[in-house]
Amino acid sequence: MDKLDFTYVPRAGRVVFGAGSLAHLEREVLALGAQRALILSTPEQRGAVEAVARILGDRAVGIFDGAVMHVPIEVAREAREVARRLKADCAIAIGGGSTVGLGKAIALDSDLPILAIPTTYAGSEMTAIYGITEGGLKRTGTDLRVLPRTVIYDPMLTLSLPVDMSVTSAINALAHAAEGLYARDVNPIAALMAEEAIAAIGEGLPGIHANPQDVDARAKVLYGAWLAGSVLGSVGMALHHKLCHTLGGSFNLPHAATHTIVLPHALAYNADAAPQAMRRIARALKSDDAPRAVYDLAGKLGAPRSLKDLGMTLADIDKAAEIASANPYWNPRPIEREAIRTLLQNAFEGSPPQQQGDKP
Ligand SMILES: NC(=O)C1=CN([C@@H]2O[C@H](COP(=O)(O)OP(=O)(O)OC[C@H]3O[C@@H](n4cnc5c(N)ncnc54)[C@H](O)[C@@H]3O)[C@@H](O)[C@H]2O)C=CC1
Ligand SMILES: O=C(O)/C=C\C(=O)CC(=O)O
Repeated sequence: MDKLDFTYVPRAGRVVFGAGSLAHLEREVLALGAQRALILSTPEQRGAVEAVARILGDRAVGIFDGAVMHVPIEVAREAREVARRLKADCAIAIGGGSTVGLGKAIALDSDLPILAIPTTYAGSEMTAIYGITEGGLKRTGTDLRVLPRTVIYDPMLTLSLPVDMSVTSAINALAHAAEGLYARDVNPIAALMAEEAIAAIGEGLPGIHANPQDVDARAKVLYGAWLAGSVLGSVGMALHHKLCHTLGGSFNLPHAATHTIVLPHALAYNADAAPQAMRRIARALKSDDAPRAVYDLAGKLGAPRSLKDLGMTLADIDKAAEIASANPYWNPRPIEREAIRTLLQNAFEGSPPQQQGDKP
């Protein structure tokens, strides 16, 4: 065990977990002291969300279905205005990280309590981190006002998430846990949750891949996503998240798929500097090589492996290396511009992760 020397700040809302737990929605809205809920969704999930609105009857005062990836400020402003006009006293975000992110943008401006009902594995519902995009730039920040007060995790709502998105979304969650293990401010509770998260995701994902309607496998991965989101919410992000934010924000690459491709390479970059974290990641994935275990898990489940398959061009690599090295997040290994370029080149090609001592 590492030297015990840490600060631990619990940051959590109320969590209701279980297949069928959506049935408790009205009880949970009332527990917030709310009577007028505005429901948020993406346009694609409007149909599913209307069914949820019916559970609440008159307590659902409207549906705003404009959530899109990375929370454009114009959409946030429109949703805030709808919430004000309808005199909403809570917002219910049903969907993935984009919808939860829209809820956070409303809460940031209004203190409206958020009840989140995640339908992907992104984990945003457990963090006080928000992101808003303005003039082509994504600004992220942390504010406790945006942390959802209540989260209902119902695995039944994830059955419709296509397998390819389920795989990449769960590896987005796995990335929160993996980087949490070597965060500067990691603590024993976060580390326990991180290792358990990685194990649950590693065990559950093959079941979803084999049968997307397997409720037990869905529940296991959602449980892992809850823990992983809690880790992201309680410790700092490092190189991997910085690279993904650069690639998503400046090159418009899809969020979860980018996480899936970059993670093995970011772990390999940090392997020598964070041996204890690597041992825990490997142990959770029943392997002896953490970067390789993540690379193989993604490959076995048919996930994309190369950034060029997501539309990145060779010419983008230098620019991405430049941006990612300019204002780095804290990282266990110092950020070396040439080594970051090599990491990105490997992720671009989809080659296996290369550790410091490996021959190219
Ligand atoms: N602030 C934070 O702590 C975090 C924020 N994020 C943010 O979340 C966003 C990405 O969120 P994701 O969940 O990856 O994707 P998403 O929320 O954009 O959803 C992707 C697509 O899947 C659809 N979808 C969601 N659940 C579905 C289901 N069960 N069945 C069928 N379709 C479904 C959505 O309608 C959407 O069209 C990014 O903007 C990212 O930055 C992600 C993780 C943590
Ligand atoms: O953009 C945000 O909302 C902030 C954090 C994340 O997206 C976390 C992640 O990279 O999955």
